Amino acid sequence: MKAWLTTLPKVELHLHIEGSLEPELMFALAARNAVELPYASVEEVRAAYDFSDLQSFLDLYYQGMAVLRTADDFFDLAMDYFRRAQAEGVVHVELSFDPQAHLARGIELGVQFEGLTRAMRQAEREWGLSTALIMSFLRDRSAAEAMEVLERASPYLELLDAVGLDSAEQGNPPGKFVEVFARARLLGLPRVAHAGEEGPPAYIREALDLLEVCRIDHGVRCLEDPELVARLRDERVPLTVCPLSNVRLKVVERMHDHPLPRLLDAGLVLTLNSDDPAYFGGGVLDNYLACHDAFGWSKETFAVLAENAIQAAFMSEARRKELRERLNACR
Ligand code: HPA
Ligand SMILES: [Zn+2]
Repeated sequence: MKAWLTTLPKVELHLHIEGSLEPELMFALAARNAVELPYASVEEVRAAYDFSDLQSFLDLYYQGMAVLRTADDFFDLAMDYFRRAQAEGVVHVELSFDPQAHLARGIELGVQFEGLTRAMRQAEREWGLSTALIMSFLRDRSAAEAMEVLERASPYLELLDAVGLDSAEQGNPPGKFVEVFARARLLGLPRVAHAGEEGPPAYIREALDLLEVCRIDHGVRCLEDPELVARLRDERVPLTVCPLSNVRLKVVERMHDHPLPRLLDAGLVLTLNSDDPAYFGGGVLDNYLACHDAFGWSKETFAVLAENAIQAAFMSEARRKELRERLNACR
């Protein structure tokens, strides 16, 4: 099954590129930029990744990304991930990034965009990997600041495929960003948002009704609201589920308790993703494999999930058709 899951053309829709920073690269960039790390070794970093909830992860996630300073750093970060992803059969990556976390450290938007988009172009040339870029707003910061970032990003809008919403969910409902997302809509940008990871089902409703998102990141808590589940099913709203992330952040206790089988039975449009692979114990393939181990799903079930991701992706129709054909050849 592992060989077959590796060859299956997999599309990743939910990846924080800063969350792909492996400890080895963290140390290399810290040395390059003379940034001091509170760890003596790579092993010590990995040992610190023992999270009790989303916030305990976010604290280390924001600390780790402090080694990113130049366009080359962002380039190396993304290339390091793309290399690993394509080697495990990922054919399209939608990477999100958190500009506010870098602006707060004095790293200009131009630096971030230059490094990331240079890596995206190179990955396409080198491996035929297609990519899309999602600029995420930090929901635990103000809506005014998010609006300012959106305005400052105006020279780079051509490089963006969508905007998103991430960081600490509880107490920061999607409705807080209604004006920012309305502005993004006016600018012609598709919208996605994290909702229903730690937050209640009402946040998923708000993301749909107030932010007019086309996908929900996580969304696993929808099961607490049967009417919402019916709506997500009827409107075919894709959920970008990240099972290993949910275990590591204690959204669920163990893989065997994960609601994925119930979400699948409910007829929802599900996709499997890695979220923050350097922190949560693996990439896209590992997430597929963990589902295989826990739920014993058939090849056809994985093919349906991979097909859902192709359908939900920001990609050209020509690329979608090509990937569908490659997927069907695996069936
Ligand atoms: O899993 C996550 N949830 C919310 N915000 C995030 N930012 C990086 N990863 C995450
Ligand atoms: Zn996420």
